[in-house]
Amino acid sequence: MSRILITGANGQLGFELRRALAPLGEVFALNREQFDLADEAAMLATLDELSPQIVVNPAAYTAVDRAESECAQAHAINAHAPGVLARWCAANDALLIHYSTDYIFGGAGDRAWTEDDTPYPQSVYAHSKWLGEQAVRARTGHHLILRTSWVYAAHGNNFLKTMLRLASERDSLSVVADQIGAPTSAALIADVTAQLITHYRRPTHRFDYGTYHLAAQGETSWHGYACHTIAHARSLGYPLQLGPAAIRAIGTADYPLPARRPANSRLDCSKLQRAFGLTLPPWQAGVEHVVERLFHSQQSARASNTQHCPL
Ligand SMILES: NC(=O)C1=CN([C@@H]2O[C@H](COP(=O)(O)OP(=O)(O)OC[C@H]3O[C@@H](n4cnc5c(N)ncnc54)[C@H](OP(=O)(O)O)[C@@H]3O)[C@@H](O)[C@H]2O)C=CC1
Ligand SMILES: Cc1cn([C@H]2C[C@H](O)[C@@H](COP(=O)(O)OP(=O)(O)O[C@H]3O[C@@H](C)C(=O)[C@@H](O)[C@H]3O)O2)c(=O)[nH]c1=O
Ligand SMILES: [Mg+2]
Repeated sequence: MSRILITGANGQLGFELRRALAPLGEVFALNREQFDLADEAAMLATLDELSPQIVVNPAAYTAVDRAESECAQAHAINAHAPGVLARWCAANDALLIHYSTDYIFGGAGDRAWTEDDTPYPQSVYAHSKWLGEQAVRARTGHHLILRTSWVYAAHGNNFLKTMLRLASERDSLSVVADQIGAPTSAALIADVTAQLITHYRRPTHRFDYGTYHLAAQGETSWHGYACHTIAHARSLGYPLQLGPAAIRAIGTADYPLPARRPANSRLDCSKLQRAFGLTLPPWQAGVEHVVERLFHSQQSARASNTQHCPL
Protein backbone atom coordinates (compact mmCIF):
# COMPACT_ATOMS: atom_id res chain seq x y z
CA MET A 1 0.00 0.00 0.00
CA SER A 2 1.56 3.32 -1.08
CA ARG A 3 0.59 6.91 -0.54
CA ILE A 4 0.43 8.46 -4.02
CA LEU A 5 0.02 12.18 -4.79
CA ILE A 6 -1.23 13.19 -8.26
CA THR A 7 -0.90 16.85 -9.35
CA GLY A 8 -3.08 18.52 -12.02
CA ALA A 9 -5.80 15.96 -11.33
CA ASN A 10 -8.29 17.63 -13.66
CA GLY A 11 -6.07 17.60 -16.76
CA GLN A 12 -6.31 14.96 -19.48
CA LEU A 13 -3.67 12.74 -17.93
CA GLY A 14 -4.42 13.62 -14.29
CA PHE A 15 -8.02 12.52 -14.81
CA GLU A 16 -6.97 9.13 -16.25
CA LEU A 17 -4.32 8.65 -13.54
CA ARG A 18 -7.05 8.95 -10.89
CA ARG A 19 -8.69 5.89 -12.43
CA ALA A 20 -5.55 3.88 -13.20
CA LEU A 21 -3.74 4.44 -9.89
CA ALA A 22 -6.78 4.00 -7.63
CA PRO A 23 -6.13 0.27 -7.00
CA LEU A 24 -2.48 0.87 -6.08
CA GLY A 25 -2.82 2.66 -2.78
CA GLU A 26 -4.10 5.74 -1.02
CA VAL A 27 -4.36 8.32 -3.78
CA PHE A 28 -4.40 12.10 -3.18
CA ALA A 29 -5.56 13.57 -6.50
CA LEU A 30 -5.15 17.33 -6.24
CA ASN A 31 -6.30 19.95 -8.73
CA ARG A 32 -4.75 23.37 -9.28
CA GLU A 33 -6.69 24.97 -6.38
CA GLN A 34 -5.52 22.24 -3.98
CA PHE A 35 -1.92 22.08 -5.19
CA ASP A 36 -0.69 25.09 -7.16
CA LEU A 37 2.64 24.52 -8.91
CA ALA A 38 3.16 28.28 -8.93
CA ASP A 39 3.08 28.43 -5.10
CA GLU A 40 6.22 26.76 -3.79
CA ALA A 41 5.55 27.27 -0.07
CA ALA A 42 2.02 25.85 -0.30
CA MET A 43 3.28 22.88 -2.35
CA LEU A 44 5.93 22.03 0.24
CA ALA A 45 3.44 22.36 3.12
CA THR A 46 1.01 19.95 1.39
CA LEU A 47 3.80 17.47 0.62
CA ASP A 48 4.92 17.53 4.27
CA GLU A 49 1.34 17.07 5.43
CA LEU A 50 0.40 14.19 3.09
CA SER A 51 3.87 12.62 3.02
CA PRO A 52 3.44 10.67 -0.25
CA GLN A 53 5.82 7.83 -1.18
CA ILE A 54 5.16 8.44 -4.86
CA VAL A 55 4.58 11.86 -6.48
CA VAL A 56 3.07 11.76 -9.99
CA ASN A 57 3.25 15.08 -11.84
CA PRO A 58 1.05 15.45 -14.95
CA ALA A 59 0.32 19.13 -14.15
CA ALA A 60 1.86 21.45 -16.72
CA TYR A 61 1.46 24.65 -18.68
CA THR A 62 0.40 23.11 -22.01
CA ALA A 63 -0.87 26.08 -24.08
CA VAL A 64 1.89 25.85 -26.69
CA ASP A 65 1.12 29.10 -28.55
CA ARG A 66 0.14 31.16 -25.48
CA ALA A 67 3.46 30.18 -23.85
CA GLU A 68 5.27 32.31 -26.48
CA SER A 69 3.87 35.42 -24.75
CA GLU A 70 3.61 33.97 -21.20
CA CYS A 71 7.16 32.77 -20.87
CA ALA A 72 7.45 33.41 -17.10
CA GLN A 73 4.30 31.43 -16.27
CA ALA A 74 5.31 28.51 -18.52
CA HIS A 75 8.76 28.39 -16.91
CA ALA A 76 7.40 28.63 -13.34
CA ILE A 77 5.18 25.59 -13.87
CA ASN A 78 7.13 23.48 -16.37
CA ALA A 79 10.74 24.25 -15.44
CA HIS A 80 10.88 25.44 -11.80
CA ALA A 81 8.10 23.46 -10.06
CA PRO A 82 9.33 19.99 -11.16
CA GLY A 83 12.65 20.82 -9.49
CA VAL A 84 10.84 21.71 -6.25
CA LEU A 85 8.97 18.38 -6.35
CA ALA A 86 12.21 16.52 -7.08
CA ARG A 87 14.04 18.18 -4.18
CA TRP A 88 11.23 17.20 -1.78
CA CYS A 89 11.20 13.62 -3.15
CA ALA A 90 14.99 13.31 -2.70
CA ALA A 91 14.79 14.53 0.91
CA ASN A 92 11.85 12.26 1.72
CA ASP A 93 12.85 9.08 -0.13
CA ALA A 94 9.90 9.29 -2.53
CA LEU A 95 9.68 8.32 -6.21
CA LEU A 96 8.92 11.14 -8.67
CA ILE A 97 7.10 10.33 -11.91
CA HIS A 98 7.22 13.26 -14.32
CA TYR A 99 6.02 13.71 -17.94
CA SER A 100 7.66 15.42 -20.87
CA THR A 101 7.10 15.93 -24.57
CA ASP A 102 8.21 15.10 -28.11
CA TYR A 103 8.33 18.90 -28.69
CA ILE A 104 11.73 19.10 -26.92
CA PHE A 105 13.29 17.63 -30.07
CA GLY A 106 14.41 19.81 -32.95
CA GLY A 107 12.42 17.90 -35.53
CA ALA A 108 15.03 17.20 -38.21
CA GLY A 109 15.19 13.93 -40.15
CA ASP A 110 12.80 11.02 -40.10
CA ARG A 111 14.36 8.66 -37.59
CA ALA A 112 12.49 8.09 -34.31
CA TRP A 113 14.18 9.92 -31.40
CA THR A 114 15.74 7.79 -28.68
CA GLU A 115 16.31 8.77 -25.05
CA ASP A 116 19.99 9.41 -25.93
CA ASP A 117 19.29 11.96 -28.66
CA THR A 118 20.06 15.58 -27.84
CA PRO A 119 16.97 17.81 -27.49
CA TYR A 120 16.80 21.06 -29.39
CA PRO A 121 13.64 22.85 -28.23
CA GLN A 122 12.10 25.28 -30.74
CA SER A 123 9.40 26.96 -28.61
CA VAL A 124 8.96 28.45 -25.13
CA TYR A 125 6.80 25.47 -24.10
CA ALA A 126 9.40 22.98 -25.37
CA HIS A 127 12.27 24.85 -23.73
CA SER A 128 10.44 25.05 -20.39
CA LYS A 129 9.70 21.29 -20.49
CA TRP A 130 13.34 20.51 -21.30
CA LEU A 131 14.51 22.63 -18.34
CA GLY A 132 11.95 20.79 -16.14
CA GLU A 133 13.46 17.44 -17.12
CA GLN A 134 16.93 18.67 -16.26
CA ALA A 135 15.78 20.06 -12.91
CA VAL A 136 14.32 16.64 -12.01
CA ARG A 137 17.47 14.75 -13.04
CA ALA A 138 19.71 17.13 -11.12
CA ARG A 139 17.79 16.74 -7.85
CA THR A 140 16.82 13.08 -7.57
CA GLY A 141 18.02 9.82 -9.06
CA HIS A 142 14.74 8.21 -8.02
CA HIS A 143 12.70 9.51 -10.93
CA LEU A 144 10.90 8.35 -14.03
CA ILE A 145 10.58 10.91 -16.82
CA LEU A 146 8.07 9.69 -19.39
CA ARG A 147 8.20 11.57 -22.69
CA THR A 148 5.02 11.27 -24.70
CA SER A 149 3.35 12.89 -27.72
CA TRP A 150 0.09 14.30 -29.08
CA VAL A 151 -2.01 13.43 -26.00
CA TYR A 152 -5.80 13.17 -26.23
CA ALA A 153 -8.64 11.91 -24.03
CA ALA A 154 -12.42 12.13 -23.78
CA HIS A 155 -11.91 14.45 -20.77
CA GLY A 156 -10.15 17.71 -21.59
CA ASN A 157 -9.15 19.68 -24.65
CA ASN A 158 -7.19 18.23 -27.53
CA PHE A 159 -6.77 18.04 -31.29
CA LEU A 160 -9.13 15.02 -31.64
CA LYS A 161 -12.03 16.89 -30.02
CA THR A 162 -11.21 20.04 -32.03
CA MET A 163 -11.41 18.00 -35.26
CA LEU A 164 -14.79 16.49 -34.29
CA ARG A 165 -16.14 19.91 -33.43
CA LEU A 166 -14.88 21.52 -36.66
CA ALA A 167 -16.20 18.57 -38.70
CA SER A 168 -19.67 19.16 -37.26
CA GLU A 169 -19.56 22.91 -38.04
CA ARG A 170 -17.68 23.27 -41.33
CA ASP A 171 -17.79 22.06 -44.93
CA SER A 172 -14.02 21.68 -45.22
CA LEU A 173 -10.85 21.52 -43.12
CA SER A 174 -7.15 22.14 -43.78
CA VAL A 175 -4.68 20.18 -41.67
CA VAL A 176 -0.88 20.01 -41.71
CA ALA A 177 0.52 16.83 -43.24
CA ASP A 178 4.27 17.41 -42.77
CA GLN A 179 4.56 16.99 -38.99
CA ILE A 180 4.83 13.30 -38.08
CA GLY A 181 4.23 11.67 -34.69
CA ALA A 182 1.97 9.33 -32.74
CA PRO A 183 -1.31 10.38 -31.11
CA THR A 184 -1.24 8.85 -27.61
CA SER A 185 -4.23 8.45 -25.33
CA ALA A 186 -4.02 9.69 -21.75
CA ALA A 187 -5.55 6.33 -20.74
CA LEU A 188 -2.56 4.45 -22.21
CA ILE A 189 -0.05 6.71 -20.44
CA ALA A 190 -1.94 6.30 -17.15
CA ASP A 191 -2.15 2.50 -17.53
CA VAL A 192 1.57 2.25 -18.28
CA THR A 193 2.30 4.49 -15.29
CA ALA A 194 0.34 2.05 -13.10
CA GLN A 195 2.42 -0.84 -14.48
CA LEU A 196 5.65 0.99 -13.71
CA ILE A 197 4.53 1.65 -10.13
CA THR A 198 3.76 -2.06 -9.76
CA HIS A 199 7.31 -2.89 -10.96
CA TYR A 200 8.75 -0.28 -8.58
CA ARG A 201 7.05 -1.84 -5.57
CA ARG A 202 8.34 -5.38 -6.19
CA PRO A 203 10.60 -5.90 -3.19
CA THR A 204 13.37 -8.00 -4.72
CA HIS A 205 13.39 -6.47 -8.16
CA ARG A 206 16.06 -4.13 -9.60
CA PHE A 207 14.23 -1.03 -10.79
CA ASP A 208 15.50 0.98 -13.76
CA TYR A 209 14.96 4.66 -12.97
CA GLY A 210 15.46 7.27 -15.69
CA THR A 211 13.95 8.63 -18.89
CA TYR A 212 11.65 6.65 -21.19
CA HIS A 213 9.75 7.40 -24.37
CA LEU A 214 6.08 6.36 -24.12
CA ALA A 215 3.84 6.80 -27.15
CA ALA A 216 1.38 4.65 -29.05
CA GLN A 217 2.87 2.54 -31.86
CA GLY A 218 3.03 3.65 -35.49
CA GLU A 219 3.13 7.12 -36.95
CA THR A 220 0.97 9.58 -38.83
CA SER A 221 0.64 13.28 -39.55
CA TRP A 222 -1.90 15.63 -37.96
CA HIS A 223 -3.73 15.29 -41.29
CA GLY A 224 -3.68 11.46 -41.08
CA TYR A 225 -4.85 11.67 -37.47
CA ALA A 226 -7.73 14.02 -38.41
CA CYS A 227 -8.78 11.77 -41.31
CA HIS A 228 -8.82 8.65 -39.12
CA THR A 229 -10.75 10.41 -36.34
CA ILE A 230 -13.39 11.78 -38.68
CA ALA A 231 -13.71 8.56 -40.73
CA HIS A 232 -14.31 6.58 -37.55
CA ALA A 233 -16.83 9.14 -36.30
CA ARG A 234 -18.62 8.92 -39.66
CA SER A 235 -18.74 5.12 -39.49
CA LEU A 236 -20.50 5.37 -36.10
CA GLY A 237 -23.12 7.78 -37.43
CA TYR A 238 -21.74 10.94 -35.80
CA PRO A 239 -23.59 14.02 -37.12
CA LEU A 240 -21.03 15.71 -39.43
CA GLN A 241 -21.29 18.70 -41.70
CA LEU A 242 -18.01 17.87 -43.46
CA GLY A 243 -18.06 15.87 -46.70
CA PRO A 244 -16.03 12.61 -46.84
CA ALA A 245 -13.23 14.08 -49.03
CA ALA A 246 -13.10 17.55 -47.46
CA ILE A 247 -9.95 17.33 -45.32
CA ARG A 248 -7.20 19.12 -47.22
CA ALA A 249 -3.54 18.24 -46.56
CA ILE A 250 -1.45 21.40 -46.15
CA GLY A 251 2.14 22.26 -45.20
CA THR A 252 3.26 23.80 -41.90
CA ALA A 253 3.95 27.07 -43.73
CA ASP A 254 0.27 27.27 -44.73
CA TYR A 255 -0.87 27.17 -41.08
CA PRO A 256 1.12 29.91 -39.34
CA LEU A 257 1.11 29.82 -35.53
CA PRO A 258 3.13 31.69 -32.86
CA ALA A 259 5.06 28.55 -31.71
CA ARG A 260 7.20 26.33 -33.93
CA ARG A 261 6.35 22.60 -33.88
CA PRO A 262 8.83 19.84 -34.82
CA ALA A 263 8.40 18.17 -38.22
CA ASN A 264 9.69 14.91 -36.75
CA SER A 265 7.95 13.99 -33.47
CA ARG A 266 8.58 10.22 -33.74
CA LEU A 267 9.54 8.66 -30.38
CA ASP A 268 11.40 5.34 -30.28
CA CYS A 269 9.75 3.49 -27.38
CA SER A 270 11.80 0.28 -27.49
CA LYS A 271 13.68 1.04 -24.25
CA LEU A 272 10.42 1.16 -22.24
CA GLN A 273 9.01 -1.96 -23.90
CA ARG A 274 12.23 -3.91 -23.26
CA ALA A 275 12.80 -2.74 -19.68
CA PHE A 276 9.26 -3.41 -18.45
CA GLY A 277 8.02 -6.13 -20.83
CA LEU A 278 5.28 -3.96 -22.30
CA THR A 279 3.65 -3.88 -25.73
CA LEU A 280 2.36 -0.51 -26.88
CA PRO A 281 -0.82 -0.63 -28.98
CA PRO A 282 -1.18 1.05 -32.41
CA TRP A 283 -2.27 4.70 -32.24
CA GLN A 284 -5.48 4.00 -34.15
CA ALA A 285 -6.88 1.78 -31.35
CA GLY A 286 -6.91 4.56 -28.76
CA VAL A 287 -8.30 7.13 -31.18
CA GLU A 288 -11.19 4.83 -32.11
CA HIS A 289 -11.92 4.10 -28.45
CA VAL A 290 -12.12 7.79 -27.51
CA VAL A 291 -14.26 8.64 -30.57
CA GLU A 292 -16.63 5.84 -29.49
CA ARG A 293 -16.74 7.11 -25.90
CA LEU A 294 -17.52 10.64 -27.08
CA PHE A 295 -20.18 9.33 -29.45
CA HIS A 296 -21.87 7.28 -26.74
CA SER A 297 -21.86 10.12 -24.22
CA GLN A 298 -23.31 12.44 -26.89
CA GLN A 299 -26.03 9.85 -27.55
CA SER A 300 -26.91 9.43 -23.89
CA ALA A 301 -27.03 13.22 -23.44
CA ARG A 302 -29.45 13.37 -26.39
CA ALA A 303 -31.56 10.52 -24.98
CA SER A 304 -31.86 12.14 -21.55
CA ASN A 305 -32.76 15.50 -23.15
CA THR A 306 -35.52 13.79 -25.11
CA GLN A 307 -36.83 12.16 -21.95
CA HIS A 308 -36.96 15.42 -20.03
CA CYS A 309 -38.37 17.69 -22.74
CA PRO A 310 -42.13 18.11 -22.70
CA LEU A 311 -43.55 17.13 -26.11
N1 LIG B 1 -1.27 17.52 -24.17
C1 LIG B 1 -0.34 16.98 -24.96
O1 LIG B 1 -0.53 16.85 -26.17
C2 LIG B 1 0.95 16.50 -24.42
C3 LIG B 1 1.26 16.63 -23.08
N2 LIG B 1 2.49 16.23 -22.60
C4 LIG B 1 2.80 16.36 -21.20
O2 LIG B 1 1.98 15.44 -20.49
C5 LIG B 1 1.58 15.99 -19.23
C6 LIG B 1 0.06 15.96 -19.11
O3 LIG B 1 -0.51 16.77 -20.12
P1 LIG B 1 -2.09 16.91 -20.30
O4 LIG B 1 -2.80 16.11 -19.27
O5 LIG B 1 -2.37 16.69 -21.72
O6 LIG B 1 -2.26 18.46 -19.99
P2 LIG B 1 -3.60 19.27 -19.64
O7 LIG B 1 -3.38 20.64 -20.15
O8 LIG B 1 -4.80 18.49 -20.04
O9 LIG B 1 -3.56 19.26 -18.05
C7 LIG B 1 -2.61 19.97 -17.35
C8 LIG B 1 -3.18 20.23 -15.97
O10 LIG B 1 -2.22 21.00 -15.27
C9 LIG B 1 -2.94 21.96 -14.53
N3 LIG B 1 -2.14 23.11 -14.17
C10 LIG B 1 -1.77 24.16 -14.94
N4 LIG B 1 -1.12 25.07 -14.19
C11 LIG B 1 -1.09 24.57 -12.94
C12 LIG B 1 -0.58 25.05 -11.71
N5 LIG B 1 0.02 26.24 -11.61
N6 LIG B 1 -0.72 24.27 -10.61
C13 LIG B 1 -1.34 23.09 -10.67
N7 LIG B 1 -1.86 22.59 -11.80
C14 LIG B 1 -1.73 23.33 -12.92
C15 LIG B 1 -4.08 22.36 -15.41
O11 LIG B 1 -5.07 22.94 -14.60
P3 LIG B 1 -6.31 23.74 -15.22
O12 LIG B 1 -7.23 22.66 -15.65
O13 LIG B 1 -6.81 24.52 -14.07
O14 LIG B 1 -5.75 24.55 -16.33
C16 LIG B 1 -4.48 21.03 -16.00
O15 LIG B 1 -5.46 20.40 -15.21
C17 LIG B 1 2.24 17.37 -19.18
O16 LIG B 1 3.47 17.25 -18.55
C18 LIG B 1 2.47 17.73 -20.63
O17 LIG B 1 3.54 18.64 -20.79
C19 LIG B 1 3.42 15.64 -23.41
C20 LIG B 1 3.17 15.47 -24.73
C21 LIG B 1 1.90 15.86 -25.34
C1 LIG C 1 -6.83 23.07 -35.29
C2 LIG C 1 -5.87 22.81 -36.42
C3 LIG C 1 -4.53 22.55 -36.17
N1 LIG C 1 -3.68 22.31 -37.19
C4 LIG C 1 -2.27 22.00 -36.91
C5 LIG C 1 -1.50 23.03 -36.10
C6 LIG C 1 -0.40 22.21 -35.50
O1 LIG C 1 0.67 22.09 -36.41
C7 LIG C 1 -1.05 20.85 -35.31
C8 LIG C 1 -1.46 20.54 -33.87
O2 LIG C 1 -2.17 21.62 -33.38
P1 LIG C 1 -2.60 21.81 -31.86
O3 LIG C 1 -2.41 23.23 -31.52
O4 LIG C 1 -3.92 21.21 -31.67
O5 LIG C 1 -1.61 20.91 -31.07
P2 LIG C 1 -0.45 21.32 -30.08
O6 LIG C 1 -0.97 22.20 -29.02
O7 LIG C 1 0.74 21.76 -30.83
O8 LIG C 1 -0.18 19.86 -29.46
C9 LIG C 1 0.94 19.67 -28.67
O9 LIG C 1 0.60 19.91 -27.33
C10 LIG C 1 1.70 19.87 -26.47
C11 LIG C 1 1.20 20.13 -25.05
C12 LIG C 1 2.59 18.70 -26.65
O10 LIG C 1 3.37 18.36 -25.76
C13 LIG C 1 2.68 18.06 -28.01
O11 LIG C 1 3.01 16.68 -27.95
C14 LIG C 1 1.46 18.26 -28.87
O12 LIG C 1 0.41 17.36 -28.56
O13 LIG C 1 -2.19 20.82 -36.16
C15 LIG C 1 -4.13 22.31 -38.50
O14 LIG C 1 -3.32 22.08 -39.44
N2 LIG C 1 -5.44 22.56 -38.77
C16 LIG C 1 -6.34 22.82 -37.78
O15 LIG C 1 -7.54 23.05 -38.06
MG1 LIG D 1 -2.70 22.94 -28.08
